[in-house]
Amino acid sequence: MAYEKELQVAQLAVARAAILTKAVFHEKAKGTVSKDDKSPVTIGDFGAQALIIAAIKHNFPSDEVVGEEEASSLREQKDLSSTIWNLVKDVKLDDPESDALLGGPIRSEAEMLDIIDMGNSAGGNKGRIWALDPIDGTKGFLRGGQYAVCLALIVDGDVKVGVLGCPNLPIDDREPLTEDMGAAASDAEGKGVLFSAVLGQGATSQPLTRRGASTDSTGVRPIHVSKISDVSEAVMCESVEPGHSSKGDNALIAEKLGITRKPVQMDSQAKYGSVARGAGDLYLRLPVRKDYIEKIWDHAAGDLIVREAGGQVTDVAGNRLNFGLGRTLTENKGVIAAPANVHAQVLKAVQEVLNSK
Ligand SMILES: Nc1ncnc2c1ncn2[C@@H]1O[C@H](COP(=O)(O)O)[C@@H](O)[C@H]1OP(=O)(O)O
Ligand SMILES: [Mg+2]
Repeated sequence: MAYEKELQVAQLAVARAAILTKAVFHEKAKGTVSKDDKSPVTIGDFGAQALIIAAIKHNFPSDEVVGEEEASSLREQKDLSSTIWNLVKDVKLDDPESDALLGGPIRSEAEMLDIIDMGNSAGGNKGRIWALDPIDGTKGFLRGGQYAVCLALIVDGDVKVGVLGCPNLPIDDREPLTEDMGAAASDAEGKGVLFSAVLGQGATSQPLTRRGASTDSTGVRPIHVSKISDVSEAVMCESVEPGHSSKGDNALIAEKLGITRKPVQMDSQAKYGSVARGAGDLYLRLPVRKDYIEKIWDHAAGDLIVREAGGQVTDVAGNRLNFGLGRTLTENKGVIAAPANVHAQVLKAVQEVLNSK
């Protein structure tokens, strides 16, 4: 199977980084990381980026990485850097064989900073480029709600492998979304899912934890978008943050489509995962600010996972997202993700609402 090793490395790297983010969250809860609201995000973000890039570079040394973070600010904040290092150096998967596949521990704090800076690729439509968002949905992460560790492999501009680790989504694909999905999730059993897709090979979900060589085949399920035929019954997913996606436009589109259910709000690419597994039906992201350009790491994995699960993903003009133009989606505005059979109908409603403004 094509991209088997890439998929395995991406899944394990995301799972290991997710363990770190959870450790940071628990430290925050205990008050031992910092009382400053933002620092848990910084610690989790940089730490997860270091762990994931280390795994990529160990297995595919000449691949490039487009990572959200770079370490220059961290080099000037010695205390923060050493806090991150103290967490990063101890993070392990629960199975040594899988850890070994990722290349074992990073050797020093200095090496960790250098690895973080390897996420500086300019992107583009040539060669093998990984797009990495170590913590997507930082507000959700701080709240104890939805966030995602996101990794995708783009080859010659086309997404080939996508993995999303969603520590606070239910494991069960059939668990319905609730309106308060984006609020604090309990840390109870039954949470934490890993979505994956390889181009042409379909999409899957599996429990995020207890992954390893010995348990590799357990719990992997194919996922599909919902079989909705009457779009008025759709469950729509949207951002929590009003600045990221227009709630007003979404409401008008819902009205046009006859949708009466309240949208489900959650942060991060967990929305793509929820649509891919059929828990939600639609994901709409309509621009609030005309000048905002979406970043490739915020969409690459989710785009492939939804398409491989039987969905279509376009911008508001109906074009596919173009990941081969650099670090940003310069040619696209907004996102519409929906099951293939209703996408055209949703797109039409989106365009009618936008054109009437
Ligand atoms: N004005 C904006 N419009 C759309 N997305 C934005 C905007 N500002 C920030 N974002 C990005 O939205 C993503 C989260 O989306 P969601 O609301 O779906 O959770 C973040 O990666 C964030 O990027 P950044 O991390 O650079 O601020
Ligand atoms: Mg993001």
